[in-house]
Amino acid sequence: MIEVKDIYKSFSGNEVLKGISGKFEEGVTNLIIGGSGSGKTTLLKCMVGLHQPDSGSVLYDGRDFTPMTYEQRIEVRKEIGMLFQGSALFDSMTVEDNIMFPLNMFTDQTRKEKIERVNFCLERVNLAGKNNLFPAELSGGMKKRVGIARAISMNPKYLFCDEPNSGLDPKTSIVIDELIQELTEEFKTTTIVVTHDMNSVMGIGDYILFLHEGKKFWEGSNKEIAHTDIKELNDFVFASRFMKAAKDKF
Ligand SMILES: Nc1ncnc2c1ncn2[C@@H]1O[C@H](COP(=O)(O)OP(=O)(O)OP(=O)(O)O)[C@@H](O)[C@H]1O
Repeated sequence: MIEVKDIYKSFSGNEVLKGISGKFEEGVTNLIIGGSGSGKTTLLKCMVGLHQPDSGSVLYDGRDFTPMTYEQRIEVRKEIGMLFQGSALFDSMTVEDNIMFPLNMFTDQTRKEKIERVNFCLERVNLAGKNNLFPAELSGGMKKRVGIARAISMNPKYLFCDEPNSGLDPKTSIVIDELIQELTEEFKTTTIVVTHDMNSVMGIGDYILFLHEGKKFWEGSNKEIAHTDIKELNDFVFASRFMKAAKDKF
Protein backbone atom coordinates (compact mmCIF):
# COMPACT_ATOMS: atom_id res chain seq x y z
CA MET A 1 0.00 0.00 0.00
CA ILE A 2 1.16 3.52 -0.73
CA GLU A 3 -0.16 6.41 1.28
CA VAL A 4 0.32 10.08 0.46
CA LYS A 5 -0.25 12.55 3.26
CA ASP A 6 -0.87 16.24 2.77
CA ILE A 7 1.46 16.77 -0.20
CA TYR A 8 2.23 20.35 -1.22
CA LYS A 9 4.35 21.31 -4.21
CA SER A 10 5.00 24.69 -5.83
CA PHE A 11 7.12 25.76 -8.77
CA SER A 12 8.41 29.35 -8.54
CA GLY A 13 5.47 30.44 -6.41
CA ASN A 14 2.90 28.53 -8.50
CA GLU A 15 1.21 26.17 -6.04
CA VAL A 16 0.46 23.03 -8.04
CA LEU A 17 -0.40 20.53 -5.28
CA LYS A 18 -2.38 21.86 -2.34
CA GLY A 19 -2.45 19.22 0.37
CA ILE A 20 -3.15 15.92 -1.38
CA SER A 21 -3.83 12.82 0.69
CA GLY A 22 -4.89 9.36 -0.43
CA LYS A 23 -4.38 5.63 0.07
CA PHE A 24 -3.52 3.30 -2.79
CA GLU A 25 -4.13 -0.34 -1.88
CA GLU A 26 -2.26 -3.37 -3.24
CA GLY A 27 -3.77 -5.76 -5.77
CA VAL A 28 -6.16 -3.16 -7.16
CA THR A 29 -5.86 -0.58 -9.92
CA ASN A 30 -5.70 2.92 -8.48
CA LEU A 31 -6.25 5.84 -10.83
CA ILE A 32 -5.27 9.47 -10.50
CA ILE A 33 -7.51 11.46 -12.82
CA GLY A 34 -8.12 15.12 -13.54
CA GLY A 35 -8.03 17.73 -16.27
CA SER A 36 -4.92 18.97 -17.99
CA GLY A 37 -2.75 20.90 -15.55
CA SER A 38 -4.57 19.60 -12.44
CA GLY A 39 -1.30 18.21 -11.05
CA LYS A 40 -1.50 14.47 -11.81
CA THR A 41 2.02 14.05 -13.19
CA THR A 42 3.45 16.30 -10.48
CA LEU A 43 1.85 14.09 -7.82
CA LEU A 44 3.20 10.95 -9.47
CA LYS A 45 6.69 12.50 -9.66
CA CYS A 46 6.51 13.46 -5.98
CA MET A 47 5.57 9.88 -5.17
CA VAL A 48 8.50 8.28 -7.01
CA GLY A 49 11.05 10.89 -5.95
CA LEU A 50 11.48 12.72 -9.27
CA HIS A 51 10.21 15.83 -7.44
CA GLN A 52 10.77 16.61 -3.78
CA PRO A 53 7.44 17.75 -2.23
CA ASP A 54 7.60 21.02 -0.28
CA SER A 55 5.84 19.25 2.57
CA GLY A 56 3.89 16.08 3.27
CA SER A 57 4.92 12.46 3.13
CA VAL A 58 4.79 9.40 0.89
CA LEU A 59 4.67 6.08 2.70
CA TYR A 60 5.56 2.82 0.94
CA ASP A 61 4.02 0.16 3.17
CA GLY A 62 4.69 2.42 6.13
CA ARG A 63 8.20 3.47 5.05
CA ASP A 64 8.39 7.25 4.77
CA PHE A 65 10.09 7.90 1.41
CA THR A 66 10.40 11.70 1.57
CA PRO A 67 13.15 12.06 4.23
CA MET A 68 15.18 9.09 2.93
CA THR A 69 18.78 9.43 1.79
CA TYR A 70 19.71 8.73 -1.83
CA GLU A 71 20.93 5.23 -0.90
CA GLN A 72 17.77 4.41 1.08
CA ARG A 73 15.61 5.59 -1.80
CA ILE A 74 17.44 3.28 -4.21
CA GLU A 75 16.29 0.32 -2.12
CA VAL A 76 12.65 1.42 -2.50
CA ARG A 77 13.24 2.37 -6.13
CA LYS A 78 14.19 -1.27 -6.86
CA GLU A 79 10.65 -2.23 -5.83
CA ILE A 80 9.07 0.26 -8.23
CA GLY A 81 8.22 -0.49 -11.88
CA MET A 82 7.43 2.47 -14.08
CA LEU A 83 5.66 2.70 -17.42
CA PHE A 84 6.52 6.14 -18.77
CA GLN A 85 4.34 8.30 -20.96
CA GLY A 86 5.26 7.48 -24.57
CA SER A 87 6.90 4.22 -23.35
CA ALA A 88 10.42 5.81 -23.22
CA LEU A 89 12.20 2.84 -24.76
CA PHE A 90 15.85 3.19 -25.75
CA ASP A 91 15.70 3.37 -29.56
CA SER A 92 19.21 2.01 -30.07
CA MET A 93 18.53 -1.11 -27.97
CA THR A 94 16.63 -4.24 -28.88
CA VAL A 95 13.44 -5.21 -27.04
CA GLU A 96 15.48 -7.72 -25.03
CA ASP A 97 18.09 -5.15 -23.97
CA ASN A 98 15.40 -2.63 -23.06
CA ILE A 99 13.71 -5.11 -20.73
CA MET A 100 17.04 -6.26 -19.35
CA PHE A 101 18.14 -2.71 -18.56
CA PRO A 102 16.83 -2.59 -14.93
CA LEU A 103 18.19 -6.11 -14.30
CA ASN A 104 21.65 -4.97 -15.45
CA MET A 105 21.37 -1.84 -13.28
CA PHE A 106 20.07 -3.34 -10.08
CA THR A 107 20.85 -7.06 -9.92
CA ASP A 108 23.85 -9.35 -10.13
CA GLN A 109 21.92 -12.08 -11.94
CA THR A 110 23.77 -14.16 -14.53
CA ARG A 111 23.06 -13.50 -18.20
CA LYS A 112 21.13 -16.78 -18.38
CA GLU A 113 18.90 -15.74 -15.46
CA LYS A 114 18.32 -12.33 -17.00
CA ILE A 115 17.34 -13.80 -20.35
CA GLU A 116 14.95 -16.19 -18.61
CA ARG A 117 13.35 -13.24 -16.83
CA VAL A 118 13.12 -11.22 -20.07
CA ASN A 119 11.46 -14.16 -21.81
CA PHE A 120 8.99 -14.59 -18.93
CA CYS A 121 8.06 -10.89 -19.09
CA LEU A 122 7.75 -10.93 -22.88
CA GLU A 123 5.48 -13.94 -22.71
CA ARG A 124 3.39 -12.25 -20.01
CA VAL A 125 2.71 -9.27 -22.30
CA ASN A 126 2.06 -11.53 -25.32
CA LEU A 127 5.24 -10.63 -27.17
CA ALA A 128 7.13 -13.92 -26.91
CA GLY A 129 9.95 -14.17 -29.43
CA LYS A 130 10.17 -10.45 -30.21
CA ASN A 131 13.52 -10.16 -28.36
CA ASN A 132 15.62 -8.93 -31.26
CA LEU A 133 13.30 -6.28 -32.69
CA PHE A 134 14.12 -2.59 -32.25
CA PRO A 135 11.52 -0.08 -31.01
CA ALA A 136 11.25 1.45 -34.51
CA GLU A 137 9.93 -1.91 -35.72
CA LEU A 138 7.05 -1.96 -33.18
CA SER A 139 3.52 -0.51 -33.25
CA GLY A 140 2.47 1.93 -30.51
CA GLY A 141 0.61 -0.81 -28.64
CA MET A 142 3.62 -3.17 -28.85
CA LYS A 143 5.89 -0.41 -27.51
CA LYS A 144 3.58 -0.01 -24.51
CA ARG A 145 3.67 -3.74 -23.92
CA VAL A 146 7.49 -3.71 -24.03
CA GLY A 147 7.35 -0.77 -21.61
CA ILE A 148 5.15 -2.86 -19.31
CA ALA A 149 7.49 -5.86 -19.66
CA ARG A 150 10.40 -3.62 -18.62
CA ALA A 151 8.33 -2.20 -15.74
CA ILE A 152 7.64 -5.69 -14.34
CA SER A 153 11.13 -7.10 -15.02
CA MET A 154 12.23 -6.55 -11.41
CA ASN A 155 9.02 -8.14 -10.07
CA PRO A 156 7.93 -4.81 -8.54
CA LYS A 157 5.74 -4.32 -5.49
CA TYR A 158 4.66 -0.95 -6.87
CA LEU A 159 3.73 -0.20 -10.47
CA PHE A 160 3.32 3.34 -11.80
CA CYS A 161 1.84 3.99 -15.25
CA ASP A 162 1.80 7.53 -16.64
CA GLU A 163 -0.88 7.91 -19.34
CA PRO A 164 -0.60 4.29 -20.56
CA ASN A 165 -3.16 4.90 -23.32
CA SER A 166 -1.77 8.05 -24.84
CA GLY A 167 -1.53 7.71 -28.60
CA LEU A 168 -3.37 4.37 -28.76
CA ASP A 169 -6.62 3.54 -30.53
CA PRO A 170 -9.57 2.64 -28.24
CA LYS A 171 -9.29 -1.12 -28.81
CA THR A 172 -5.55 -1.25 -28.11
CA SER A 173 -6.11 0.99 -25.07
CA ILE A 174 -8.48 -1.59 -23.60
CA VAL A 175 -5.92 -4.37 -24.21
CA ILE A 176 -3.29 -2.33 -22.33
CA ASP A 177 -5.71 -1.49 -19.49
CA GLU A 178 -6.70 -5.13 -19.11
CA LEU A 179 -3.06 -6.20 -19.11
CA ILE A 180 -2.26 -3.69 -16.34
CA GLN A 181 -5.24 -4.91 -14.32
CA GLU A 182 -4.36 -8.59 -14.82
CA LEU A 183 -0.74 -8.06 -13.78
CA THR A 184 -1.88 -6.07 -10.75
CA GLU A 185 -4.13 -8.88 -9.58
CA GLU A 186 -1.66 -11.64 -10.46
CA PHE A 187 1.40 -10.10 -8.79
CA LYS A 188 -0.52 -8.18 -6.09
CA THR A 189 1.19 -4.93 -7.03
CA THR A 190 0.11 -1.55 -5.74
CA THR A 191 -0.67 -0.03 -9.12
CA ILE A 192 -1.15 3.66 -9.79
CA VAL A 193 -2.25 4.86 -13.21
CA VAL A 194 -2.36 8.52 -14.19
CA THR A 195 -4.97 8.92 -16.88
CA HIS A 196 -7.67 11.07 -18.38
CA ASP A 197 -9.02 8.25 -20.51
CA MET A 198 -12.69 7.71 -19.63
CA ASN A 199 -12.68 4.09 -20.83
CA SER A 200 -9.96 3.39 -18.28
CA VAL A 201 -11.87 5.19 -15.55
CA MET A 202 -14.99 3.14 -16.17
CA GLY A 203 -13.16 -0.10 -16.98
CA ILE A 204 -10.40 -0.50 -14.39
CA GLY A 205 -10.86 2.23 -11.76
CA ASP A 206 -11.04 0.24 -8.52
CA TYR A 207 -10.03 3.38 -6.62
CA ILE A 208 -10.06 6.80 -8.24
CA LEU A 209 -8.57 10.00 -6.89
CA PHE A 210 -9.86 13.03 -8.78
CA LEU A 211 -7.67 16.11 -8.78
CA HIS A 212 -8.94 19.55 -9.65
CA GLU A 213 -6.70 22.61 -9.54
CA GLY A 214 -4.20 20.83 -7.32
CA LYS A 215 -6.73 19.62 -4.74
CA LYS A 216 -8.35 16.26 -4.13
CA PHE A 217 -11.95 16.92 -5.08
CA TRP A 218 -13.27 13.37 -4.86
CA GLU A 219 -12.24 9.76 -4.26
CA GLY A 220 -14.19 6.58 -4.86
CA SER A 221 -14.63 3.69 -7.31
CA ASN A 222 -15.78 3.49 -10.93
CA LYS A 223 -19.09 2.16 -9.63
CA GLU A 224 -19.64 5.32 -7.60
CA ILE A 225 -18.35 7.91 -10.04
CA ALA A 226 -21.50 8.06 -12.15
CA HIS A 227 -23.64 8.86 -9.15
CA THR A 228 -21.81 11.81 -7.71
CA ASP A 229 -23.25 15.29 -7.88
CA ILE A 230 -19.92 17.10 -7.67
CA LYS A 231 -20.05 19.52 -10.57
CA GLU A 232 -16.30 19.58 -11.29
CA LEU A 233 -16.20 15.78 -11.45
CA ASN A 234 -19.30 15.51 -13.61
CA ASP A 235 -17.95 18.17 -15.95
CA PHE A 236 -14.76 16.17 -16.27
CA VAL A 237 -16.17 12.64 -16.60
CA PHE A 238 -19.22 13.47 -18.67
CA ALA A 239 -17.66 16.16 -20.83
CA SER A 240 -18.75 14.71 -24.18
CA ARG A 241 -22.33 14.60 -25.42
CA PHE A 242 -22.01 10.82 -25.77
CA MET A 243 -20.95 10.36 -22.12
CA LYS A 244 -23.71 12.70 -20.94
CA ALA A 245 -26.28 10.61 -22.81
CA ALA A 246 -24.80 7.37 -21.44
CA LYS A 247 -24.64 8.61 -17.81
CA ASP A 248 -28.00 7.22 -16.74
CA LYS A 249 -27.04 3.73 -17.93
CA PHE A 250 -24.06 3.46 -15.56
N1 LIG B 1 8.99 21.26 -13.57
C1 LIG B 1 8.03 22.19 -13.56
N2 LIG B 1 8.34 23.51 -13.47
C2 LIG B 1 7.38 24.46 -13.43
N3 LIG B 1 6.05 24.18 -13.50
C3 LIG B 1 5.68 22.90 -13.61
C4 LIG B 1 6.64 21.84 -13.65
N4 LIG B 1 5.98 20.68 -13.75
C5 LIG B 1 4.65 20.98 -13.79
N5 LIG B 1 4.49 22.32 -13.69
C6 LIG B 1 3.20 23.01 -13.69
O1 LIG B 1 2.34 22.32 -12.82
C7 LIG B 1 1.00 22.31 -13.30
C8 LIG B 1 0.48 20.90 -13.30
O2 LIG B 1 1.22 20.14 -14.23
P1 LIG B 1 1.08 18.56 -14.34
O3 LIG B 1 1.98 18.12 -15.46
O4 LIG B 1 1.27 17.93 -13.02
O5 LIG B 1 -0.44 18.43 -14.78
P2 LIG B 1 -1.23 17.16 -15.33
O6 LIG B 1 -2.49 17.10 -14.55
O7 LIG B 1 -0.36 15.97 -15.33
O8 LIG B 1 -1.55 17.65 -16.81
P3 LIG B 1 -1.63 16.82 -18.21
O9 LIG B 1 -2.85 15.96 -18.12
O10 LIG B 1 -1.79 17.91 -19.21
O11 LIG B 1 -0.34 16.05 -18.36
C9 LIG B 1 1.04 22.97 -14.68
O12 LIG B 1 0.60 24.29 -14.52
C10 LIG B 1 2.49 22.93 -15.04
O13 LIG B 1 2.86 24.03 -15.85
